[in-house]
Amino acid sequence: MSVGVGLTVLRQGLVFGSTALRRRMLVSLEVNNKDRAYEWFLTWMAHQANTASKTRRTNSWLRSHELSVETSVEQRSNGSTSVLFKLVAGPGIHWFKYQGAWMQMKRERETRSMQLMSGVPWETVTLTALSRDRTLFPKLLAEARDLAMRDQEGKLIIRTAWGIEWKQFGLPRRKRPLSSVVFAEGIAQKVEHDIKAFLQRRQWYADRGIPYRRGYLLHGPPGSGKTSFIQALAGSLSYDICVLNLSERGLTDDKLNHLLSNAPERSFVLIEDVDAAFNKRVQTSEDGYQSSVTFSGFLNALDGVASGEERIIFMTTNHVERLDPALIRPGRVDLNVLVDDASPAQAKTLFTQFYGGEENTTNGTEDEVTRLAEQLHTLVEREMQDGRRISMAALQGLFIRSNPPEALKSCQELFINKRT
Ligand SMILES: Nc1ncnc2c1ncn2[C@@H]1O[C@H](COP(=O)(O)OP(=O)(O)OP(=O)(O)O)[C@@H](O)[C@H]1O
Repeated sequence: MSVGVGLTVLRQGLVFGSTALRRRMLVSLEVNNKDRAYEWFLTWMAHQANTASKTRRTNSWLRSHELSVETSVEQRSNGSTSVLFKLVAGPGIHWFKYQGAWMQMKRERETRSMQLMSGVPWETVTLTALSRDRTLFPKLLAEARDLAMRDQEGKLIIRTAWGIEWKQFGLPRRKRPLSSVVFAEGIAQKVEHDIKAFLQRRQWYADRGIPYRRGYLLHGPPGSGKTSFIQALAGSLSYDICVLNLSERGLTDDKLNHLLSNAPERSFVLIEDVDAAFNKRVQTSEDGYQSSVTFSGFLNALDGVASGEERIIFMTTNHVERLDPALIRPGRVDLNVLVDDASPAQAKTLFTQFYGGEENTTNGTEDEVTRLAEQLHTLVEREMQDGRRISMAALQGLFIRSNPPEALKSCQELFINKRT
């Protein structure tokens, strides 16, 4: 009997001891894929493995047998693309060392249930550190976040709607300089000035109980630079862009409302071709599909519930006259600007930006470029008086494939063709 009692005491002692040891020596942290830290952490791990294999360190988790691949397409500055593979820790258990402490990483995927709206399986990563230092996790996560931010520095992130969530679309893109989008005099400055003033007045809005949001409508013919300008402006203010397609299948009033109310911070919501979405208040796509977003639902979503959250919406259209007055009333659209076809001055500036500058020695002398730019100015001016216009996108197309004299000649031919 005493042996039995002794064994029971011993067993309980062991259980108690191991629990106490686990409490004192192990710290655990759970991160699920709803949290932004989840992606950051996996990327951080992939980065660790990369540097470990380069320096031939032995504790790389890459020796583990459960790997996953994440494929992405990167666009280079010359327009070509390359496909990149990133090896990340797959579902299973992995070990690695961080600041001298061993860590266990357990990645689990829930295969039976999916996230309701996006259809992505739930995933969790549980990190267990063999250490009493509770500051290890915050340090690790901060490192992962900084790595992700460094990766995005100087880049523009585009997001699209995935169910009720915003997901990054492609890799971060190089920012486009604002000066590379040439607008008629004063237009770009007007929008830029307005948005900067808005961003400085958060408190002013809060004090008066006015919802802190601003809506912009850029309208004008195709290829005048509306989208390019919005992207360049976002880049210059270090904002991201969330592109919303109102004709998307499965988008309902509720989802739209949720998306607009939950756009990530520091981002513009961009809704292109709003006229196409709500022509005659019913939304129909080319193949006859009728979206379940209603016009009144859209207006409600634009108004949103009164909240202190900042919201900046940009809309574009080629046909402002088709828009319902309810959509463009102040409060929904606060600044309405026309972005037109090329004016003589815009054509000249674009020409000089393309061919001018010391680096463009192959394009003839600076003087010749100036003389040709002046001739282009005169040409566009004369044609404009006769009611013929050319878009900035068309000019860009001509400039990309020719040298300065050829570009001017092609431009003359283009106008001649417009006469017939
Ligand atoms: N004002 C401009 N300055 C410089 N480049 C321009 C300008 N307008 C158009 N472009 C060039 O033309 C192409 C198309 O421009 P963009 O898509 O921004 O036009 P858009 O007005 O948004 O057209 P759409 O109304 O058809 O959507 C881009 O590659 C852009 O570089």
